Amino acid sequence: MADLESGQPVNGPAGYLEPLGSKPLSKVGSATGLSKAFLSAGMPVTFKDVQYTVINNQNKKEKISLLQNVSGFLLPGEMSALMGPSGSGKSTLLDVLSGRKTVGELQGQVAFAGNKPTRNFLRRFTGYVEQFDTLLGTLTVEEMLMYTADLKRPMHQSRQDKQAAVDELIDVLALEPCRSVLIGSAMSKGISGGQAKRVNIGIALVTNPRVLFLDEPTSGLDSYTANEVMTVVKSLATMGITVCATIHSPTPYCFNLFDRMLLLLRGQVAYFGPNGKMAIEYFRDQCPHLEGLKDGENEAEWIVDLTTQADRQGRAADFGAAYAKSELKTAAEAEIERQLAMASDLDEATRADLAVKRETVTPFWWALRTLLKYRTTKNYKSPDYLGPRIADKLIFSLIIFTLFWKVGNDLSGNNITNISAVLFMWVCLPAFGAASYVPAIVLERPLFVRERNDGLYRVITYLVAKMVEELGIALINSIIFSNIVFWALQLQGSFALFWLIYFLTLSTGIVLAYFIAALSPNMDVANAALPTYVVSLLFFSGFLIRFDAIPNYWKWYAYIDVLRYAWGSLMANQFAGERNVVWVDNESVLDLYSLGGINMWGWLGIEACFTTVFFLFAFLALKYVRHEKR
Ligand SMILES: Nc1ncnc2c1ncn2[C@@H]1O[C@H](COP(=O)(O)OP(=O)(O)OP(=O)(O)O)[C@@H](O)[C@H]1O
Repeated sequence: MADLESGQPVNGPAGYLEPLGSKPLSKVGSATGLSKAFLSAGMPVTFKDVQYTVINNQNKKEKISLLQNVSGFLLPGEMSALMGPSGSGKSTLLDVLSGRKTVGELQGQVAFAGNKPTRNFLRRFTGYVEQFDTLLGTLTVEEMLMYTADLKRPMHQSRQDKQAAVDELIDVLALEPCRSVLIGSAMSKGISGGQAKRVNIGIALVTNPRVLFLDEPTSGLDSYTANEVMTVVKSLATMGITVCATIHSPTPYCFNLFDRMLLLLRGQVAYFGPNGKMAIEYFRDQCPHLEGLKDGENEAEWIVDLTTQADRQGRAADFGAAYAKSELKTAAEAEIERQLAMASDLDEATRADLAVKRETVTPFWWALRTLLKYRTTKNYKSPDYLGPRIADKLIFSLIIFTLFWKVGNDLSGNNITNISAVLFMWVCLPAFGAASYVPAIVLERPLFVRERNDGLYRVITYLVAKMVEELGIALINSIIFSNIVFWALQLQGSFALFWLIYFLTLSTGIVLAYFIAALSPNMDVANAALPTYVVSLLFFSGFLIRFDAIPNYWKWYAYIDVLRYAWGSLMANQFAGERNVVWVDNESVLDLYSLGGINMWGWLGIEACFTTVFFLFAFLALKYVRHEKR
């Protein structure tokens, strides 16, 4: 209580902008802050009259206001707390400030160094620690941090420097015991929840942000670890970064690390000003009828308790009104105007950062190399990953091998259906096998969204990395299984075309699966949509019903049926030249299937065009279709 009795004026502007930086940084553990490897200049964040409304998810016809006229600022060198009872709008405000909102209507102003931030600026220069962990389960803690450092630290920084930064983070975040432990997932246990939280904080720190947002950074941590973690975060603020964290029930030590506090009650500001004595005095004045702070009582808990109590009694609006009339508000408004006016008076570095054009630090090729280095090499060693991609092809090849043995060598009339059927199955199976590529997109979405928001890579880089990874396996699969089937069945014509069609159909399956996965909000929808589309293609491929027999009003679908080109090309290969024997009603095999005179290499080219188009669709869907609603 001693610091509450210093005689400083309360409710007034005096000391309003004074950070409480004189507090002891670390009384716990070995975490005494970070070295200059993490130095980055912060910048002020100013928000004025922010109003945020969303469609009420209880009643879609109604709009609900989650933030009302919220104004304030975050300063470089300070750590600010967003506090308030559960549901008061803390995470909403944090998302609004960090530009992470994807739904709702936003009014008012949010400015970084007086300027409206671009999406690229937010991706490049702000860090965000999510409440939920979005990590790569196949990497170890150290690999996860190195992976992020490789993508977000400048490419020219040496490996030793990146390793030193990661080592330092592992040390200060007390992650040494799990440095080489796999992160794991809900289904395969790896590191603990508290360790995952600290890895998430490490990820945000390793990127050297200018402004760092943290959503409930201490939830799930024991009080000792929470204190340690927040001490590290505070050291960043002391080095000049702007830090803002939502915090629910901080320990007294943690609470005292904060320089400034914004307390929300039902989306309204109930207090915005320095943390500490000014806040305590303010609430004591506001709530004279409530029990005051007792000796030794946690100040943060006392403030949250009394405002929650007032909220439950239906007096949230009174707090909002009292703050609106306070000198604190007047002082805040003056400071906000001053900060907004600084837009035209910035140093070169800040100006350049604000105008940044590239959304990532590293170029396409470097990010691609990093994704392949960390993700693909792990996947290629994982039976869980390889199994679904190889097993079906192996099983079906063996069935075809034993069932259709030497079928291709016999061009007698009663065998032609067998040949046509096995070629039809040969192009259908990769299309059905596409289902195994869907989870790679749908289940990984939260991680992809987080990493994209963090500016680690661009959508095209992610998609190309995924494609390269899948095509590597598809290439080997296609070479092995095409060889088994082509020679065992004694199929005729060009082996190169037979293999190319198979490889291309596998590739089309991959991009098609990515496209449908990117469009689908969840696995259920993707699992229903993909087979529906694939089965529709079977009908029009030319085998189940001859092209000539397709009613005119359905013919258009046959023209855009990728399987028709794949199967047609294989048929033309098999029955080329003198092998195009007369079959039924004096018509040759190819004429009967309306494939007479087609150019099999040309049709292969058309299939390649479909692959390209689906790739383009997958890219657009990944880039523009947003499933995250926050
Ligand atoms: N679309 C919506 N329709 C109705 N209510 C919504 C909608 N979106 C958010 N809310 C409500 O808005 C309020 C603010 O949510 P927010 O997550 O910002 O609260 P919070 O203060 O961070 O809470 P906590 O401390 O529990 O995380 C909550 O009561 C939430 O239920």
